[in-house]
Amino acid sequence: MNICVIGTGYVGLVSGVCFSEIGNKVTCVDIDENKINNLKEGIIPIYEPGLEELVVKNIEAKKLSFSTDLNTAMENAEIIFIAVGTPPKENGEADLRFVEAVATSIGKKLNNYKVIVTKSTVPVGTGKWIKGIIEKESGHNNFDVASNPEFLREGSAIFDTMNMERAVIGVESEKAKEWLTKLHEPFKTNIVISDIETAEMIKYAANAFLATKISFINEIANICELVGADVTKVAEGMGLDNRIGQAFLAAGIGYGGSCFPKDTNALINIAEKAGYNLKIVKDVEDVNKNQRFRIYDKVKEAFNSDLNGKKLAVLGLAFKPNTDDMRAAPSIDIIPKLQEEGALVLAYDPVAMKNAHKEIPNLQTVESYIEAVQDADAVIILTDWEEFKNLDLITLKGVVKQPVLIDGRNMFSLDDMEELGYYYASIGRKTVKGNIK
Ligand SMILES: NC(=O)C1=CN([C@@H]2O[C@H](COP(=O)(O)OP(=O)(O)OC[C@H]3O[C@@H](n4cnc5c(N)ncnc54)[C@H](O)[C@@H]3O)[C@@H](O)[C@H]2O)C=CC1
Ligand SMILES: O=C(O)[C@H]1O[C@H](OP(=O)(O)OP(=O)(O)OC[C@H]2O[C@@H](n3ccc(=O)[nH]c3=O)[C@H](O)[C@@H]2O)[C@H](O)[C@@H](O)[C@@H]1O
Repeated sequence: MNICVIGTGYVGLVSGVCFSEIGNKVTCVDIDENKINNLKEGIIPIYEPGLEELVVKNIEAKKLSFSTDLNTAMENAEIIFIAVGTPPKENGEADLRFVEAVATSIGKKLNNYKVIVTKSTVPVGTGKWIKGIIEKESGHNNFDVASNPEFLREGSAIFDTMNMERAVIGVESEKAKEWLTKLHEPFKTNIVISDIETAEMIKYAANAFLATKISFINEIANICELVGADVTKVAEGMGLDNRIGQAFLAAGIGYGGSCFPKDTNALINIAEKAGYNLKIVKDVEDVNKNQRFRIYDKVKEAFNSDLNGKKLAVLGLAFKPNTDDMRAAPSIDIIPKLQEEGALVLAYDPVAMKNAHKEIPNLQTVESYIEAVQDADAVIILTDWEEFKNLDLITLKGVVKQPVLIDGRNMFSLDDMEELGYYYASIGRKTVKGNIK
């Protein structure tokens, strides 16, 4: 099929390249000229494992192209995907101005039947609203709108798309259902067909539920610390029950990223507008906001509240591993708090440092973890990168000033840390006291 994808962020780019990989002809459109020029050369604006190779392969196979010219890109397309950003407004509501601009542009040009699909995460009712805009601009209704929300995760976006567990297709016509089902057949996945409003709701409900699992286990972690239990074992014991499942029960410093914080707030706003008080999700957000500061409390506790002049090595800045995305990363809030206390923070992240400098004023970074930890009073882990999982703890102990490790991601075993003589504080587990001065 001929596909046009509008917006080349994570979602537009990954879904565009994956649609081309399964045999379609895809044009990805963006208003950012620089981005498009780079993409034409196979230069990828984000760090995402496997993406560059797949983009280059599909450009060479002439199945994938990039353009700033929506009119031409639309001309031969049967299906148009809208994949622009829907950032949060001040009150939590999703800002639909980019979606509105795209719908208006599509409407101005639309002259034959196409299916126009929203891939961006949008409030319930947006599909119908888009339909109204396009009808008004085009002066006809020879098109269908549909919803096909995206469930990929950053850092494993290609895998998640090529191996999707389900495709949700919200439609109001047989033709749109037929075309979108056909498009998804090569993914050999479960297909959930619904009306448009239901599809829009599925996306928010899924993200809010995953966020709930994280805040739930973080609250259990906080109780574990008070009563002397180990949250990693609690999560294992709970998660082996199929009805609960192991996934998303890793306690830590809470969720960040461009979606969970934004989408939970947007859902609260959708509920409010509908006259409903969404109590659970409000608390999920509240718990998450506080959870990141527990790491700050643990650093202070290690030094009897005196961080003045302490050299702290922060390992990991991105909101999760395998991405350079800094949106709503816990490090943005944690590092300035440590600096306010007079600590000298030296940070290292395998790929996110460039973006981190835009988000964290006065951030000092170094090019390797070993430079960061040299003579450090404490090492603080904020992102669970594989590189940190494989840290040689004996070498580390030899280069730091004192063996203090504060771990926001529960990466090491308490027994190992005890044996190596570290002071080791993590989340929802007992603190190994070691013998620091
Ligand atoms: N980032 C992620 O992992 C996921 C994001 N989503 C949702 O997908 C949507 C897109 O997210 P991202 O890809 O992260 O967004 P992004 O903000 O990184 O990228 C959006 C792109 O759209 C372009 N754009 C804006 N206005 C345009 C216009 N009028 N015409 C053409 N291009 C235009 C921008 O230049 C930018 O390149 C959001 O609604 C998000 O909630 C859903 C699942 C996963
Ligand atoms: O709508 C979206 O944008 C996407 O949001 C999330 O994907 P993403 O934000 O890329 O990353 P996740 O792997 O879900 O992690 C989100 C945050 O939760 C944290 N997390 C995750 C799992 C866990 O057990 N504990 C935990 O603290 C991570 O560290 C990270 O900060 C969802 O997992 C995707 O399905 C969805 O498509």
